[in-house]
Amino acid sequence: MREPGCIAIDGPAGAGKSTIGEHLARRLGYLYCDTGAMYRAIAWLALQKGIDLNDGPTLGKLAEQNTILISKPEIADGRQYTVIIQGHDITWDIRSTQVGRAVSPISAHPQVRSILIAQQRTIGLQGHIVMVGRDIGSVVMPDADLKIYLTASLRERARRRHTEMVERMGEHNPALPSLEEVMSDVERRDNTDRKNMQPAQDAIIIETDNLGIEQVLDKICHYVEGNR
Ligand SMILES: Nc1ncnc2c1ncn2[C@@H]1O[C@H](COP(=O)(O)OP(=O)(O)OP(=O)(O)O)[C@@H](O)[C@H]1O
Ligand SMILES: Nc1ccn([C@@H]2O[C@H](COP(=O)(O)O)[C@@H](O)[C@H]2O)c(=O)n1
Repeated sequence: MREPGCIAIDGPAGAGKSTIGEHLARRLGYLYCDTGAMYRAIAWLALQKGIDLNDGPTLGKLAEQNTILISKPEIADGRQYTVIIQGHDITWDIRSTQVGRAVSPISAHPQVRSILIAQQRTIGLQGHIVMVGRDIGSVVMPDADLKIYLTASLRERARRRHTEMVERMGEHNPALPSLEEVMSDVERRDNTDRKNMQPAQDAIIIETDNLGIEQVLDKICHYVEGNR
């Protein structure tokens, strides 16, 4: 009987990767690693330092010279984990609209990707881990034992993200973006991420438009069982 050492969950923004990844890791007693948080941490730092988003070499150096620490949540404020860079707890800052808009162009630079991919591979090789991102099954952990590619229509992914914002910010908050604004942000991100977001050839593709969180989890657990 073989335990999958690494389960890769990839897919576009709002497909449910982090929700499903965290639940799955908890069910299996595995580590959980959200690689998007690493790209977001570099984007946050680049914005702080006013670095040009088109300057791949400088952004690559920024990634190389700054350690991103991702640890257990400790603070009970709804976070999945704590992210620290240069001594700052940026767990919530990396979820801002500004970081959301800067992260895709920054992640598109090969100089940034090569640094973060190497770090992610080191994390993944520890085993007994669920890793979520865009290119885990295709590039970071091509030998992952199970590769899932979660997806849903643009409208459904934007709807989910918008619902989450309404819950967090309140329905009448003037800063709350409209569903259409959320949808164009998600679409812009899809377009920039596309090149680095192809499902691995051996990935199992799960369309989640008509599946709830529990149903998606059950489906994946079925494949995990099949792998044992
Ligand atoms: N199958 C599902 N059905 C309904 N809602 C879902 C489903 N999966 C996730 N959600 C909800 O959709 C929202 C987005 O999910 P999540 O943050 O996990 O997506 P993601 O793929 O990690 O996105 P991103 O790449 O932008 O971080 C969350 O509010 C989550 O609760
Ligand atoms: N493996 C990955 C993970 C993420 N990215 C880039 O980071 C952005 C933010 O990711 P989220 O999962 O937090 O939405 C994403 O839009 C990608 O640009 C990546 O390139 N590879």
